[in-house]
Amino acid sequence: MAKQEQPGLLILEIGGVCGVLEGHVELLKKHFHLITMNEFLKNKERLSEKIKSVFIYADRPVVDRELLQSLPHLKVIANSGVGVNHLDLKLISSFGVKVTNTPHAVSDSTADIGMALMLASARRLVEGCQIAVSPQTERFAADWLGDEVTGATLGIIGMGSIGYKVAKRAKAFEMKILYHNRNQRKEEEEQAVGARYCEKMEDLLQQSDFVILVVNLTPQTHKFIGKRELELMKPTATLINISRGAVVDHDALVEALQNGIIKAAALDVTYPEPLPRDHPLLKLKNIIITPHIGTATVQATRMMTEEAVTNIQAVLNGLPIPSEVIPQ
Ligand SMILES: O=CC(=O)O
Repeated sequence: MAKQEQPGLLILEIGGVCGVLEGHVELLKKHFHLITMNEFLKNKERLSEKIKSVFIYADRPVVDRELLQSLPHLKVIANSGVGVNHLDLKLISSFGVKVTNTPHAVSDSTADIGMALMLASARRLVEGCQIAVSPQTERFAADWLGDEVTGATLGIIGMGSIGYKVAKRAKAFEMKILYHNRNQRKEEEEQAVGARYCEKMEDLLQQSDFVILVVNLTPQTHKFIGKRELELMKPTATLINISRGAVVDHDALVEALQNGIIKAAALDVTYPEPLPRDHPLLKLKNIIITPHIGTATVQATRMMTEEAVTNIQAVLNGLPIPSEVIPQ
């Protein structure tokens, strides 16, 4: 019997380097015949008919009309990661192509980064490390104090799967939990972690010691936190962003941090990424910035690849799709 040909999976590359971790290539190869972007571009005529799925690792490669037009049998674009703001969902859907993402794989690692940023900011961990390694410092000054998160109020904006994981962790830290969700109240989650729903985001902003952003970036959440929202926060409060940089108006944030409107910020995401070296946010002392490492763990990246494979197979076999992203 002739060996059944595996479906072709086009891997989008970043800057000429394969965007998928080497270890995961093996996993993908078990299920698909892999075609890199370079290979595809060199053999477009021969390969375009064979490709049914595209795999995207991280949020950089562009899927445009030209690419979509060159893949007549494309059925699915599998995004490895949860955020799909880099994809034009309406355009892709107009080609009859489905988009999938990996919300389950990323939720623990991203919630961990949110907690890590909150604790690092509250306890001045980065400054502490600098003091410890500085040849000038023998001991830290007696008035060099951080804040405890125990008993503090955490406001979670966006109670999706990552927001809920943050809430569970915050409960273990004995924090008071408020949340705001633009779409719907989550009563089950509320009860499980003892969170209080704030119908108006303003209430959450006014009452929280830490505000964490866990919303998707959409046209509605672009610059969701601006001057007005920052001014509603307590001057002792910290803003943490683990969603997408563009959810926060960076100019307003610089102003708020410079003028003591809020106490501090801790960002895993910025706009753009990375920030230009002369960006004013990089000059401030009351900020911690990490380079979008929410899902950068061995476990999450492996699960993202596995979740993407499951999604692709479901689409190709006409089965229910575990994580389909529907254009709004
Ligand atoms: O940023 C990470 C993701 O979108 O999963």
